[in-house]
Amino acid sequence: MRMLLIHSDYLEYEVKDKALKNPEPISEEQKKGRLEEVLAVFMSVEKADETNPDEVVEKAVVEIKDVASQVKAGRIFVYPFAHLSSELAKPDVALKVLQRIEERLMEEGFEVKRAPFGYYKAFRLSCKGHPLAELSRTIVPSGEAVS
Ligand SMILES: NCC(=O)N[C@H]1[C@@H](O)[C@H](n2cnc3c(N)ncnc32)O[C@@H]1CO
Repeated sequence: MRMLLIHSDYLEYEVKDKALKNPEPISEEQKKGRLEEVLAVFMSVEKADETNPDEVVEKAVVEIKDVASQVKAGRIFVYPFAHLSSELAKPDVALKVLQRIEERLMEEGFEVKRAPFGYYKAFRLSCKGHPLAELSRTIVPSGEAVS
């Protein structure tokens, strides 16, 4: 899994069109979303993650918690983003991984939003620009090499 973490004044999105034949079903309310004072986490779930999705979820939560505590962010925006890797996991696995990360972050006490999966979306982001405001992390299941 590849993650791009951006500490932001706000992140807002608006669903534009389907990017998959069967995108995640969403309500009218989920077609737009916004959070202020948020750690935005753009995530590409990768093929290698399919060998142990549960482990990748836990490792991602550890990394996100670590960055959130460093930048003192209490809100997380989980954002599916298929542009950080050329070896993507198949959509059904990727969606489950992202849904589980959302659940686990809520269990850890964060306020969490997750952008809809399988859509083209317009988004606006205001990066805070401090030294820890732009970070990336790569997570692989044990026994997999980082490519
Ligand atoms: N920016 C717009 C967009 O990325 N849209 C992506 C994601 O929402 C989602 N998606 C599909 N596969 C994956 C994956 N392996 N990891 C993350 N998201 C995925 O499906 C869309 C088309 O690839």
